[in-house]
Amino acid sequence: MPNEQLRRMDAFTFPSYSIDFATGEALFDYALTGPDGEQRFTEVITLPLPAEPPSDETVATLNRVLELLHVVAGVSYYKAAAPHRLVLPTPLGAGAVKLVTAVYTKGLAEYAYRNQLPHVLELRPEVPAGSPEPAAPLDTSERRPLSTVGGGKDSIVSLEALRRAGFDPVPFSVNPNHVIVSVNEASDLVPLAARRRIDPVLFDLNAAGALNGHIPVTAINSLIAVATAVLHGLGPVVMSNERSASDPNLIWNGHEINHQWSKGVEAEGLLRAALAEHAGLTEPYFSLLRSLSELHIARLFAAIDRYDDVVTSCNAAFKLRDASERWCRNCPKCRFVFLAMAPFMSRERVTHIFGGDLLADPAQIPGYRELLGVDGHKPFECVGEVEESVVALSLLAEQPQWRDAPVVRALVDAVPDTAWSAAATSDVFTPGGPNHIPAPYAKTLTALT
Ligand SMILES: CC(=O)N[C@H]1[C@@H](OP(=O)(O)OP(=O)(O)OC[C@H]2O[C@@H](n3ccc(=O)[nH]c3=O)[C@H](O)[C@@H]2O)O[C@H](CO)[C@@H](O)[C@@H]1O[C@H](C)C(=O)N[C@@H](C)C(=O)N[C@@H](CCC(=O)O)C(=O)O
Ligand SMILES: Nc1ncnc2c1ncn2[C@@H]1O[C@H](COP(=O)(O)OP(=O)(O)OP(=O)(O)O)[C@@H](O)[C@H]1O
Repeated sequence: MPNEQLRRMDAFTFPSYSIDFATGEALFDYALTGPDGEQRFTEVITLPLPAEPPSDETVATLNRVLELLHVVAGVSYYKAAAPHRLVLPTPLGAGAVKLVTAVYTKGLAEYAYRNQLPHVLELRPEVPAGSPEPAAPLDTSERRPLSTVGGGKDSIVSLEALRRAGFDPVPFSVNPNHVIVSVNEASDLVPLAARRRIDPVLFDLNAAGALNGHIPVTAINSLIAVATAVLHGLGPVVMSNERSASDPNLIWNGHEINHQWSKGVEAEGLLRAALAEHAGLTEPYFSLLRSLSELHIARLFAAIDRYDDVVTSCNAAFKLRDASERWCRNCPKCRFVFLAMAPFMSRERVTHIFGGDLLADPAQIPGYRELLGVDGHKPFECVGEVEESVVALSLLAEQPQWRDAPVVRALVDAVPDTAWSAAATSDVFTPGGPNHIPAPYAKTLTALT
């Protein structure tokens, strides 16, 4: 479909969804509609099947989770045209409507900012009249947790903490790539995996110049994880989203623009409330690392060495096409994670993990200046706060193995006095902020220390 026609699309709709319990394959249909006709899409999500066929009770709860997933996963296709109307398929309760509204506005905020589409931030879904049937309550809170694995340090910290605290976690990923497969192998735990196939028509439209940009992928992966937990009779989905994921990158037109919005605590609360209301689930989903800074998580990771040959946090390794083998060593996330791990490891160990020493390479200085708040704003990537970077630098400046590294020397000179003073009184190692960790899991992280 030519781009001019896409730009005239005025509504996004959700024609249908279905699931086949013989294969685990769920089909989610979407349509962009306008005066020139419609553009249809189908996303295919394949859930792993349990050994026994699901009970009627399980199927009923699963369908409720899939109804939410159907609506949330539509963001990928909505963004190809950004029409002014978002027309939901069925009546939803207030909690579910809040979640959907936030996913399409706050979750697409970076996309709206980069494409200069302010109306996206004001989008309000059209909800069919009526109320959904109340969901049958289902309390799975005491069953084995499903712990998501993204291949990076954060999910490894959670997985190991859960295991050492005796929770017997099941690792779970969507479209596990070679990094995730290797992390799961290193864990010696038996994982579950779901498949997600974005409609290839979207890639054709992207290649032809359709609107494109960042989407709240964690909201989608989270609902796929909850659907899998329900289908397998498992307990809470445990995420590894940190405190700083809730902090915006910048403010635009009075709106917070946060690359990591769907990893933040607001999204976590909205998802929990929608799942309780629409699917009847008690304690379906929480982040175990919510109270911790990235630097604190890096310190916990340093105490675990069984994943050193496989751990990879670099997003370039997760591209659908042309993925890097492991760390690309030239992006904000590689720079930040190296800086965060270095104070807590030998120089040999961190260089081994990354396949190179970023603090020995002066070409990294401009990128590090951004992370330290000396230039520009916080990069649109999953990186910690400026304060965390300054604290990490201050720790490195005191260590004989690091203080003469060229990048450390240049950065120590570049950071202003005000930043050093803030770092000196920083609370980056004090857990804090709101979290949704259920009481039985409250002491889990102490198993690592
Ligand atoms: C790996 C990555 O960073 N991808 C972002 C990148 O996409 P790119 O075109 O370079 O490559 P692909 O990921 O292979 O995607 C191809 C196109 O497919 C569309 N698409 C992809 C996934 C999806 O769920 N929906 C989609 O519509 C999209 O049109 C792609 O062009 O740039 C894109 C545009 O800015 C980003 O949307 C891609 O981000 C992925 C969705 C992704 O998985 N990113 C995570 C690594 C990520 O950024 N995670 C954040 C958490 C954000 C959150 O709130 O959940 C983080 O860790 O901070
Ligand atoms: N493919 C995936 N399938 C399921 N969950 C995922 C996937 N990728 C990431 N996640 C989960 O999403 C959350 C955010 O991912 P993120 O990439 O920040 O974490 P990570 O890979 O554990 O660590 P790091 O921040 O070091 O990359 C984590 O809970 C992670 O487990």
